[in-house]
Amino acid sequence: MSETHLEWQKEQERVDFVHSQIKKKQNKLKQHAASLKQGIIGLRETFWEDVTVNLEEQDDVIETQASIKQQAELLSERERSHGLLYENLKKLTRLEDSPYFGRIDFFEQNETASDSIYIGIASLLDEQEENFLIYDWRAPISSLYYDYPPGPAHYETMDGTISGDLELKRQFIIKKAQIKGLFDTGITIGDRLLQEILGNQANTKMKSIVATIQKEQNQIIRNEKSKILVVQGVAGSGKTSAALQRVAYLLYTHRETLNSQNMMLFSPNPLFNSYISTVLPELGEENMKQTTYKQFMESLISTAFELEDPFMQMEAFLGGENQDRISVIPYKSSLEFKNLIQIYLSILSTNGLMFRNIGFRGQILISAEEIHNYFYQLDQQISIPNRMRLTAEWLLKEISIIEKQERDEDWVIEEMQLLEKEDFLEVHNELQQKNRRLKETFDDGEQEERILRKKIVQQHFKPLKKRVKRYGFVNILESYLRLFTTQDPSIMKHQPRHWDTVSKVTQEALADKKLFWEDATPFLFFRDKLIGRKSFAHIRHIFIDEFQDYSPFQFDYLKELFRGARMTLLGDLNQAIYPHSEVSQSLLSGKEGSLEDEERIILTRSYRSTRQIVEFTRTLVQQGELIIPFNREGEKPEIIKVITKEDQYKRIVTTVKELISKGYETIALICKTIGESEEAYERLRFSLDIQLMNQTTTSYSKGVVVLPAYLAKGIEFDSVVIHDASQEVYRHESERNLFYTACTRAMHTLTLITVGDESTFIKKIPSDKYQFKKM
Ligand SMILES: Nc1ncnc2c1ncn2[C@@H]1O[C@H](COP(=O)(O)OP(=O)(O)OP(=O)(O)O)[C@@H](O)[C@H]1O
Repeated sequence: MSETHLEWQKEQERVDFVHSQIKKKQNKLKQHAASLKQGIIGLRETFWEDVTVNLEEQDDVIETQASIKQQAELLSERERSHGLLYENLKKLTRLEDSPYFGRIDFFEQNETASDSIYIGIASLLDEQEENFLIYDWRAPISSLYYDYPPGPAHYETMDGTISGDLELKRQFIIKKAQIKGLFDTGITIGDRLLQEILGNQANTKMKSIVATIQKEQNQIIRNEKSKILVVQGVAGSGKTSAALQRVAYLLYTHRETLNSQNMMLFSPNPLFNSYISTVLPELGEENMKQTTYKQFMESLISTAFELEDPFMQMEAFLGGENQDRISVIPYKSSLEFKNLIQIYLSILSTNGLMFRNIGFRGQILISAEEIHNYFYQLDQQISIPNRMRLTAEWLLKEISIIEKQERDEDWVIEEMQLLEKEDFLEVHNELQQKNRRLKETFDDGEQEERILRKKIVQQHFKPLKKRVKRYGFVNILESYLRLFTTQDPSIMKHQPRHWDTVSKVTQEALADKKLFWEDATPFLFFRDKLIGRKSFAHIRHIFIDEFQDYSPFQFDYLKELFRGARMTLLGDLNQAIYPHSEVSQSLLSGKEGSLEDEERIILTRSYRSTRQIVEFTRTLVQQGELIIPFNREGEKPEIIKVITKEDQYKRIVTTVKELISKGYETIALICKTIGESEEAYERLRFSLDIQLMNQTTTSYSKGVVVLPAYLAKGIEFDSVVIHDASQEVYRHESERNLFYTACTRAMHTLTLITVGDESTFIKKIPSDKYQFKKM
């Protein structure tokens, strides 16, 4: 038997042993869980039998309470144990099929022999609970596996650095407890395994990458130093994957103090949420809170406003509509505008805020002017939100006084006549009980009327008070709009050149309570500065994926809201597709002086696509030569030139059918806009089994989908067909990144159909990077 065979056999014996241990533990736990469950059921059934209930005397009541508490604690303790057992069983089920994926032999300095460390998705102790049969991939020692080739190596622990020599680094593919592959690897973690994994079909759900995390990705996952971690990574470099493994790592490493509710992920669209939803549960962790920036804005903004969807902004941009509006988006997204609002706020601190009258039954109870005067007589050193709070308190007191006076008004009698019999009865009973308790007898009729008057007035004043508590007495919108008309010199000094357009566009939209996407953040920022903001103190880690799509204003706003949280920002400058992109690039590009506590990591290797696809797509962007393809072979991208729309759709049908026959399971027909996608869907739905995806789509299944490029962000497909890559469709420089994003969604094949002349983006690509066909 060769040495390799012998090794293989020895390793299989160990897998068999570990597998038998898992089975044993499972059986033990199942028995234990069954008896615990029985105990819990029994305890629930006999709960009251074991509690001494006596309510005669005060002492007895206290004793009874203590007895119930004790019994409830016993029950909840048992339930907790059952929960833990259940978690453990789930962990064992995850390990059963494939207990580990890696092994390192580490000779620690000052020790006499090396240790073999087996690494898997969770840890497992032997029967005596003494030695680790499997180490969790997140344990400190496991970082050796990801960070070093065989040779000198070290890792960090709570007690300091441990150094030594890495003697062996081995990878396994284990399925159904049988070793299917075994490789000893060098610098990177097994190209062979990665080749195999990346060669697989794309999935509609993202997969975990723990077995093949690369060294540079591990830097992101285990980063503990910086408050803000910025990752600029090329398309397909594993930014999202690394972010999710980072969540799992943090939850494990800080499990005593951190849970999934303390983390929040901002993702690019609702579809993406479902795309990544299985990764963390696969690793035995709960999903963190997930949202899109749009959903988040919606949760903060009053429903009185109609908030535009960012994708509609994108459509307006791509469709070349409302040029005035588009031209001012970069300014509204910038920190200059934020600064202008701040100057305006400092003016409002001394004068100019707009208030609303507080009216009741057609009469003004407290006028806007009175409120204005009250607000501005308060100490100006106190912040605006605090003065608002004091004003609200004052208003509530004033309203209470008026409320009492109102009880004697005639309208109350009129209201009383409209009451139902039940209302009178209720008041009557209430009064009877009260009088019985107080052993008093009064004239019931008079008292009843008093109570009824009080109740009626209370009911009518309730919405008024509620409005005051919600700061409805401040006219936030009018106050904001005044920014666009004020002649205050300190504002005028800071206005940009095209202020007239900014002013006109904003006033028109806001007059209809329409919040354009670019207006949402500035308006919310302004509102917060007047009435205070919601607290997110419990959020300790923020992850922002597709960070390049956030404007400086949006990011600053998030930074203020989540002041206490650490941030992981992941993006790619080449995929910046929004109209504000020109002002959004500084953090990722690192051009602006780096922020305090900020660390930048750059990922240049692309894992998603074949070498041929990366070599094609990287020529589309600046400094594309820095993008390194992972060595996986495939066909060169294909460009098919047709003349008519009829030919275009004929060609799409034959291409897609060919791809299906070759076994590709997820195929995307990517268009530029939703309009183009809808047209394609209508044309194709009788010839192909095809799904249309729009901004409300939250999940998709395998097969053929048609969608606009901006919705394909972050996800991937076996095959991508570009619906129309002609000069007619992709002609503006501002569409280059969108085109690049679309093409980089392909894992295995990329086909570009062009109706007429191909886009100049393609013309500049060397012809040896693709195959060209003319029809
Ligand atoms: N270390 C790895 N091991 C296995 N697969 C990996 C690894 N890194 C990345 N991948 C795979 O590469 C593909 C791209 O990863 P991911 O979507 O995380 O990249 P991204 O940088 O977020 O991409 P984009 O910016 O283009 O959306 C995924 O299929 C992912 O599973």
